Amino acid sequence: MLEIALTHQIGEFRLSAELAIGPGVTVITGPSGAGKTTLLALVAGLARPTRGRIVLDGTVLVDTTTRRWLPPHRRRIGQVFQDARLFPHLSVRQNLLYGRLFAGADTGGPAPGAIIDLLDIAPLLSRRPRDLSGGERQRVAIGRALLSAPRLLLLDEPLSALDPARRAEMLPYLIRLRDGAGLPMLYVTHQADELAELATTWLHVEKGRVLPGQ
Ligand SMILES: Nc1ncnc2c1ncn2[C@@H]1O[C@H](COP(=O)(O)OP(=O)(O)OP(=O)(O)O)[C@@H](O)[C@H]1O
Repeated sequence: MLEIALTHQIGEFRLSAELAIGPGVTVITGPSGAGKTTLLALVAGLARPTRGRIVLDGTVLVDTTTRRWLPPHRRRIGQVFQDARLFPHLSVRQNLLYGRLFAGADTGGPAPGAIIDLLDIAPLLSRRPRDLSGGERQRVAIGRALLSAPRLLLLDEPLSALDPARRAEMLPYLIRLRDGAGLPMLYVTHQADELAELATTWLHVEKGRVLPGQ
């Protein structure tokens, strides 16, 4: 469970959020500039809220009242962006193993073999990112995030660089992730109509306000 109660001011823009997010895939929609990426940045710890708190499964990530602050690398939150942001000089295998460095010492993280099977990336392991298609790159980026043993996965328009046919090909992997790994996900998109099968819950961000969606 992710509990968020905060306000965040950036110049003229103000984001206000008061919500609790449960398991499954929470799809976040809203117009450009509404505050979707800002909301994910606050959860990831890439920004500190002006006021408020965020709690993940009972762990306080930030609380401005008590001045509690957990830095991003200790939050166990995986992130996948529009561009895969793989290390170009590393092979797929090395990119995946990099994710493991962030798995907590207590868990050791998931077995790489299981993630590689889940995402169908075994044939790609010795390739460099430049030799992958856009969809393959995103699958590797998701694999790298999963190997860090996250408690929550943030996806910010992860498929928007792909054409509609490639996006449709990626959906079964995300559904497997939702059902198999049982990992809660926050998924920001401009292509909401394509995600009906994936979404568990909808949120809509409008001018800095986070509201129930669809
Ligand atoms: N560093 C910053 N300085 C000033 N304003 C900022 C900064 N970062 C974000 N903003 C503003 O905050 C608002 C929310 O931006 P955000 O990126 O969260 O929107 P978004 O909903 O993710 O948009 P998009 O769908 O276009 O990605 C925008 O008005 C943006 O201009």
